[in-house]
Amino acid sequence: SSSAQLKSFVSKTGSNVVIGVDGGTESIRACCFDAETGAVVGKSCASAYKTYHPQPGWAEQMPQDWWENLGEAVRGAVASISDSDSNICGICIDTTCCSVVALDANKEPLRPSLLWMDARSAAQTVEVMEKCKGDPALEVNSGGNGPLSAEWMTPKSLWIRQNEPEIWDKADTICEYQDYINYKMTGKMVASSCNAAARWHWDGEECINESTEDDPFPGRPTSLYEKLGIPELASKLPTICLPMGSLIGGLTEDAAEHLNLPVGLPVCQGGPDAFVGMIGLGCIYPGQLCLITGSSHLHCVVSSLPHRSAGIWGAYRGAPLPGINFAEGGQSSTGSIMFWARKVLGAEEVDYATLDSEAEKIPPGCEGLVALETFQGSRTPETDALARGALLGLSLSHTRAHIWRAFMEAVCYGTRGCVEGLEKAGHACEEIIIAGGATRSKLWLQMHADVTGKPVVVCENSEAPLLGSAILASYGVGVHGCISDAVKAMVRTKMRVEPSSELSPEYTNLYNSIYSKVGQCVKPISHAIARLRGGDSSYASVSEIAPIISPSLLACDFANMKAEVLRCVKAGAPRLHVDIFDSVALDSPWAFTFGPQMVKAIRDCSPDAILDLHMCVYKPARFVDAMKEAGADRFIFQFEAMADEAEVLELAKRITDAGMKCGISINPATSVSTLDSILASGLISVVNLLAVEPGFGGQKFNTVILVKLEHLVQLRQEKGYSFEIGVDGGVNEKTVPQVAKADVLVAGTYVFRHPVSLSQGVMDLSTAAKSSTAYF
Ligand SMILES: O=C(CO)[C@H](O)[C@H](O)COP(=O)(O)O
Repeated sequence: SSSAQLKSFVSKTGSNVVIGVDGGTESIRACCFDAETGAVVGKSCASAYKTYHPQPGWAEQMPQDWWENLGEAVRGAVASISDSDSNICGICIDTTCCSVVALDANKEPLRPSLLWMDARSAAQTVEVMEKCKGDPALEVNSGGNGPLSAEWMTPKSLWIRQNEPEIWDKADTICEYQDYINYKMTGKMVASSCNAAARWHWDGEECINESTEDDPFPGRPTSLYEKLGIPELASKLPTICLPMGSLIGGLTEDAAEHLNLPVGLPVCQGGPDAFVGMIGLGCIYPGQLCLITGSSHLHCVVSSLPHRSAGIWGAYRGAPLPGINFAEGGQSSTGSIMFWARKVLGAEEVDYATLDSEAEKIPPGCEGLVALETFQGSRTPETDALARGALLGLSLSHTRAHIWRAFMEAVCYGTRGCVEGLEKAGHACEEIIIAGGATRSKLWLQMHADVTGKPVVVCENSEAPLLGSAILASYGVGVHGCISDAVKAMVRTKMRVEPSSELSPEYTNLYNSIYSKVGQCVKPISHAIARLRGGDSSYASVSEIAPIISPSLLACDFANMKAEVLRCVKAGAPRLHVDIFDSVALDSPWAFTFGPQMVKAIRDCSPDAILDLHMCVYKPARFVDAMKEAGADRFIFQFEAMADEAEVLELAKRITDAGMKCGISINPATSVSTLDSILASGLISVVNLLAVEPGFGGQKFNTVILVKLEHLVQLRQEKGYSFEIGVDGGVNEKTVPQVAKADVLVAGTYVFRHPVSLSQGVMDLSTAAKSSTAYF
């Protein structure tokens, strides 16, 4: 059917209706809209499908169910239209994004779909980052720093290839929910450029071009597929890619019967539910940020330029629509915290409005109470799966209302952090268009405006994805000449909340002086707690901890100690490693470094860092009290300098009694099994594996420690020990991937002599470590 034939479904005289469909995680919903005005002209009808969890972390749905449930929802929505003269002229569907399907040559599903939330491909995300480091296609993941999400198309495809080779071989097509359902309606297999740009590593502007002999796969990341050994993926994925709002084709006879709609009815291209929701909120102009609030907050800012940088996902070129780009930020726990707080405050019988009205009487800053909203880790601007929530400044005068308000404020501060992160990356944000649960609280809406300093806009229609689909259909069939005209005609603003001129500066002050500092201060403690609990994070699909990089001051410029310590602080290094050598334990006059006075001086210029002392000295017990007084946090003694096990245990007890953590450092030649009974004592919090002979920096990394590292990791797991493992010496960009399983990496020469800066050195090591662990 030609474009003209398809558009002929639009009546010149009668009232035209479009069907918007939203294929969500739990169910699929359909609703009819006036194609001119966007007014709802019937009921929204939902039909629920099942999700199967065959293994922990896996989530599957049956593509056949999507089709059956689509029929039920659409038939219900159409039957609910009261005006019998209505002329249905088009349909458009959005779906969950990256619910991946493998189809045979007849386009029949070969296996259940790997639902978007399915985390089985976590190991493949690491493989992609490792094998494809530097590939331009990966820049959309935090400027190339990753991590990559197991939700996305590439790791899921790779999982199928590696784990179900027979399915892979039989698969004529790999696609997703969106493409499968459009195929079932039209008989045409086409991808949506929004899904492809945001989740497939495709270039959203290029991929909509027709393939040519010279460029058979325009905008596709063929070099990425080659590096992964799956070049065939380029031809298994749909070879035609259309932007949202394009006409795909008309309903086939079977589809028309199934949906109870006319044969040939135009089907227009949709895309991911969240990003079609952006269109339903009218968020299509650079400078607009769409804030979807629910149990979490998702921030999508429309940008005129596709800047990319660390801590940001995107910007995705040509998405959601050609000519624009968008970048994402996110907070993992927001509405879920308010739900949780109501429960733990014993206020389940009290409605949210009452809790809000109590909180409204409390001044900004909650009279000294501040909370952190990173209960489930931090997504952006800093990705930290081990971040946790906090409530600081509690006093006996604080009430339920203070706590309620503190959590509301914490979520808004977190939003400000994400917005600032996006702005720093070059994505200006002038107004926030908000949807979801937070719009139900007047107080919270105003607080979002006051804390971020941006106007917050609420739209009339709260079903943004459904309306977004209707807008795309309406444009696709030609009722509106362009998407921005359709948006102008079909999206209506309900209210615009301006930041208060009085409260906004007050919040800026609180944000800068308190909130923005709390996260960094609490971070080492949160990490330690997470580690004690096994490093678990409920939003991380596979959570291994990215090691902390601890600069070793042995490599610094001794004549400028203060400036060197401040360089480490500026680099955000949460720890400093101080080598205390007395030229006796290590028999060399040059292995003679610092005493307690220097430790105190270092402490004075880095009050927040954790100070680890590597004590390679004769009779270390003599130094315990002095080093504690000087400000040390960990006292890591050298095992080979001790006379026997009794001395070791006595010293360990003395260190812990003095209020420091006790660590033990071993030479490359010392085997881990000699520590068995010492570790069983429970007194040891840190095991430092020296990868060089102690005494001097700049030596070559000794790979003998790799087996010892494995051994220690296993031992810790088997026996349920909670000590940290450090690797010390010869750590650089090349050796890091081999020791990324450690908790702390001590690096001197590499970071202090880094050609760009110490910060860059720390960042390089951290990135190299993260990309070699299953971090996200
Ligand atoms: O403990 C050490 C030597 O005993 C140093 O901390 C270690 O060598 C780190 O320095 P570099 O990164 O230069 O190898």
